[in-house]
Amino acid sequence: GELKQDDLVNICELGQGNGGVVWKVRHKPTDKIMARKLIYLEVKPALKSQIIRELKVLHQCNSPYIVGFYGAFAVEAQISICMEYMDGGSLDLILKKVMRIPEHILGKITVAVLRGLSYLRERHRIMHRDIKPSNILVNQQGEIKLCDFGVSAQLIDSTLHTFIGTRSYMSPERLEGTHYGIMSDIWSLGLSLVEMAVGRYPIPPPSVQDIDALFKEDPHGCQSRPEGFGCHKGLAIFELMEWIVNEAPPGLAREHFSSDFCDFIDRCLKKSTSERADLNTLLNHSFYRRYENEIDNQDMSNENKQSTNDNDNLADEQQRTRPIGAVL
Ligand SMILES: O=C(NOCCO)c1ccn2cncc2c1Nc1ccc(C2CC2)cc1F
Ligand SMILES: [Mg+2]
Repeated sequence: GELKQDDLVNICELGQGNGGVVWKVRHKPTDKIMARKLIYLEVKPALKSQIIRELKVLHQCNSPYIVGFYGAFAVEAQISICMEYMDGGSLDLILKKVMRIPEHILGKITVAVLRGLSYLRERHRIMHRDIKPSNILVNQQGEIKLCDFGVSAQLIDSTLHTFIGTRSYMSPERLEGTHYGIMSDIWSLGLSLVEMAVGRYPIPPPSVQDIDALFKEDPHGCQSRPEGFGCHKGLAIFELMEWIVNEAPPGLAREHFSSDFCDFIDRCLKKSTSERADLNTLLNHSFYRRYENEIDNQDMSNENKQSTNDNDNLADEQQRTRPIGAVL
């Protein structure tokens, strides 16, 4: 049935994004735990009901790589979007904890994101528009799913002037204001993967010394970052955007990452969309191919887990196939 405010009880706050706050809530009638995102919007009632109507399309968004949707409603100037609670959190928070995410896990993340983008494009004819680590969520079953994609055109329009983040994952063509599309999501994926591989937002690119320092004393990225590394005084947002448009794109240091991964990143971060790899090219890339089967086993084993109630093998099985859980 329809979700309504009085049926939701706040448990704790999960985070504040630009323009939205997310609460962990319990839905009393079903006792279900959900994540409730509240977006403050001062728009005319007609636009608000259009947004709610457009968000209801999310009931048809069913994919292992897309965060589940329970319902949306408006109370005064707040739009509420109730979705699946992902108990592993978002990759930006995981990155803060683990410093760097190992390549084999970035491979699984890549498979999930490319499959999520394909699903959104093939079945709903939409691009994501906001691919970045904080919009890729994981759970303790090791599932990796996308959220905060542009399903409601009116919500996008109504928030264009508000959601300005501190760092930009936007592609050069989007920053230049020219027409952009799915290829812009590919750029954002590439930039997000470099950030997660190296452990910091990759623009301006860290120096060779920074990178060597990172990998020399702690190849597994367990210790704290070298002092000059993490607190690198970032560029102001406009300087950052200028850098993305005018300077060479970032890449990965070949001595620290596989050539497949380096090549995959180079193809995602071509500044010109005509040179950048498209979704289908990436779905055939050796880096994707190397990890696509692993995630399938994981999905199947999760389904098997639902059917078997033998907890022992469940526990140790999850331990083996739960990549992000192991990282947490
Ligand atoms: O939340 C957002 N940006 O985050 C910035 C505010 O923290 C945005 C933006 C534009 N949008 C246009 N339509 C929807 C959204 C949308 N939210 C959203 C989208 C999909 C889901 C799926 C159920 C998983 C959940 C969502 F909350
Ligand atoms: Mg978000």
